[in-house]
Amino acid sequence: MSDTTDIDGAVRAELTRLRESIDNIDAAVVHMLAERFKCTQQVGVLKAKHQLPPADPAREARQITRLRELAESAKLDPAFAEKLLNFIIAEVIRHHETIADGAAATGTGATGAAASGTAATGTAASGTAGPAPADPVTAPDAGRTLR
Ligand SMILES: C=C(O[C@@H]1C=C(C(=O)O)C=C[C@H]1O)C(=O)O
Repeated sequence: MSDTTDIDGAVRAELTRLRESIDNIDAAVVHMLAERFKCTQQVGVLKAKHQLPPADPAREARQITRLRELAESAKLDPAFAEKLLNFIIAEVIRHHETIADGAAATGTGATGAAASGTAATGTAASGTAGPAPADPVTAPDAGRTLR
């Protein structure tokens, strides 16, 4: 009997083990992002109520400096960490603009689903909550994308 079958089986088992961990990590990332968007959605409501601008570049600069340092110490490419944060922040700012537009249109400040802080992931109609994701190529803020 050749060893090939055994080796293939061992490789397959190792691949499966690693992929199970990857799947767990991906699930954790999704849950963490969902929690982050719940918070940022509430920030958007607060900003709309008090006529504060959707974006805060000074805050972003501090976050990027901090995240780059964390990435370095974790042996993650800091440039990748920065690109990822910029990508997420661009989406948050789009949400904030949508909330502010809604508040301006009604003249009542942020209300309804947006005010509940639960709409970060889609609309009632789409079942996916929140504004559709920006096209990373054509969006005006494409400089914030992963490219
Ligand atoms: C969430 C905020 O709004 C924007 C989004 C940020 C983020 O996603 O971390 C950071 C700064 C702002 O441009 C904020 O001002 O704190």
